[in-house]
Amino acid sequence: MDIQRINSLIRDIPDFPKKGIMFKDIFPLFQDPIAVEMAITHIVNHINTTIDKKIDVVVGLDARGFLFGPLVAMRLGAAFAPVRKAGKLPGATTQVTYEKEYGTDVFEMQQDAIKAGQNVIIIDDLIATGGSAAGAQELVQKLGGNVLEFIFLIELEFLNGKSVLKAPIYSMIKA
Ligand SMILES: O=P(O)(O)OC[C@H]1O[C@H](OP(=O)(O)OP(=O)(O)O)[C@H](O)[C@@H]1O
Ligand SMILES: Nc1ncnc2[nH]cnc12
Repeated sequence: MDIQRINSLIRDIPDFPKKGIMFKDIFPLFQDPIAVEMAITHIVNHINTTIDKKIDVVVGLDARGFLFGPLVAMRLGAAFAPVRKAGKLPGATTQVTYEKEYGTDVFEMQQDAIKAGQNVIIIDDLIATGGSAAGAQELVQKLGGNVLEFIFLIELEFLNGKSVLKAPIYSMIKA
């Protein structure tokens, strides 16, 4: 039921941002605060029942991962740290270049966002090619973090069978 309600609030926009891309728009979900609460509870329950280690840091990916990451982190009693597109973060940063469904980009984290040995989960709205998630994993590992899991609200169907990540993936909705 919850998943159906969440799913019904994700809108398909054809040919955005380029012809041939079926864009999954999550913003209608945020018009329904109860559905947002359901989505966060679903994710937190999944984490609490499948991961037996203390999660130190929830890492959210720029920009839509910022909608879910802090809410999940607060419920877990964990820190939140952003992975941002290049040039947005002050102070000492570390970078990686990655490929995504519609182009190449550069991700950055502040070097003090994660301490060596900390347990991290990575969260985003959606996984398509897995390029963003793989870039974020590389970045967290460069900072000495230990990636326990990836959390996505949506997994695009064409990814099935393509192993781009060496860690478990949790996704609520197969698009
Ligand atoms: O699995 P991938 O092929 O890497 O694609 C998934 C990524 O693409 C989208 O973000 P986008 O880079 O469009 O940025 P935005 O959140 O700022 O719109 C989405 O929020 C993921 O981060
Ligand atoms: N099809 C898609 N819809 C929404 N965000 C995306 N990011 C990458 N591919 C996407």
